[in-house]
Amino acid sequence: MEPRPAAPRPRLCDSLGADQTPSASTLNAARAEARPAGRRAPAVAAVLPAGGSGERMGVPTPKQFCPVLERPLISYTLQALERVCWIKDIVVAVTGENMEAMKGIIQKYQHQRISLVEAGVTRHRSIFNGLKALAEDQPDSKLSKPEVVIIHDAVRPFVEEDVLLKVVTAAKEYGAAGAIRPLVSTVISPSADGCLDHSLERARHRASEMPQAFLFDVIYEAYQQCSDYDLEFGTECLQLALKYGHIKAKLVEGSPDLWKVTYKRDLYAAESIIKERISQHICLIMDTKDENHVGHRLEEVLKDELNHVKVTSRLPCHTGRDLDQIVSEQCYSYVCVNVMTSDFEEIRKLVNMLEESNLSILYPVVVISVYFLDYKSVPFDQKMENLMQIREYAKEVKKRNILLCGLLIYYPQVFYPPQDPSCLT
Ligand SMILES: Nc1ccn([C@@H]2O[C@H](COP(=O)(O)OP(=O)(O)OP(=O)(O)O)[C@@H](O)[C@H]2O)c(=O)n1
Ligand SMILES: O=C(CO)[C@H](O)[C@H](O)COP(=O)(O)O
Repeated sequence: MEPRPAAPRPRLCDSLGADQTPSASTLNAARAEARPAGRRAPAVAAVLPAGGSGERMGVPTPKQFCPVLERPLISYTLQALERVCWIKDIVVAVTGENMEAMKGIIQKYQHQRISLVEAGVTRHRSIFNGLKALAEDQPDSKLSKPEVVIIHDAVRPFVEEDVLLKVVTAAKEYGAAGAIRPLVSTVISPSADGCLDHSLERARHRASEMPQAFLFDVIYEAYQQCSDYDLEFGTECLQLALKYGHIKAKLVEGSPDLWKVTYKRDLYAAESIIKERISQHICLIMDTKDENHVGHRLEEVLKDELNHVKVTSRLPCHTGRDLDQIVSEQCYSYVCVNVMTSDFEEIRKLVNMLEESNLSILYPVVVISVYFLDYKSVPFDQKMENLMQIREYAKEVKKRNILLCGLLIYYPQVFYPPQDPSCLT
């Protein structure tokens, strides 16, 4: 069992400040090769502050460790970053008391390229500790200084590669960049007596979100120069780059899903988004190219009936080659149409590949194997006997969180193709 994250101590009682050296423990030495972002590929690392107490969430467990579909929230954010192969190191700032819990999460969900540092008593101090671990002046650090550093909150799980690429590319050009969103509510400034002093024109202002990216030297020097007041009360890294590095950050429009999980209701929203994403991609693996075959009607039916669902078709021989891509797209639903064969070797191959991909560690993967058998050419008893084995196999793979279901469509070829394709659903 993974150690339970400890309820936080009061923020200001936390013992580690910005002036203390964080110790980086590299949990996985495997580093991805940096891939070009823009014309020349900068070395990119990420710092994730994850040392907060989540007071606004109002639950004892810090929100980054709260389960969403039985998996800690931070694990989704790590997965979103590690999917981006050009981010070579991910430094996570965690409080000492949650260090073991964090290591347990990294092991359980097989996160890669993660180093842990001690968090500070404020978000800025946690980020500073992460940057120190990446700076070259750390004698015992296994990390190397990146050209560009991404800063991203551990509690913003839905960050996509495109926005990361945009902020990194802009940071390389401008020195700093950050994601923004239109304001939902108008920002007003109250006076000391609790009355309206003035309000801001909503259309002229933006909400600053994450991710943000910086030339490493710009943000590291800003943190080195900034005051205790900044470290204690500041909430905006872009402001530090402006105040201490005279860098005007480029602002990049982000997606609505970049919001920060803050209140309890946000956990429910996160859960719904994850469920929606999982259910919206079906991979159809078809062992025939015959466009007239009823199997292809199934593809048409799926595409027509589920028009919000992405349906990807593959031939089995392409499955291996394309699986990495399908897996990286988080496809959890597979329909395999078997016309040419009634054995389930192809299904075994697919299940093996899914197991190796570790996709099913996170949620159940559903595989529906559909067999079309022409009763004239195939002796029923013999084929049923073969196919009954799928039951035993399904029991076996269920233990590994793969839900396999066999569907036999035994049809007389004379009626083929069926007039009403809905009989397939
Ligand atoms: N001392 C701190 C405080 C915050 N954070 C991190 O900064 C991110 C954004 O901060 P926020 O949403 O304010 O988190 P909390 O401080 O945990 O929340 P709250 O303000 O409700 O207590 C979170 O990933 C949080 O874990 C951090 O690393 N170290
Ligand atoms: O949205 C942000 C942009 O900088 C930060 O995540 C936010 O300001 C953090 O502040 P706090 O820790 O006070 O919630």
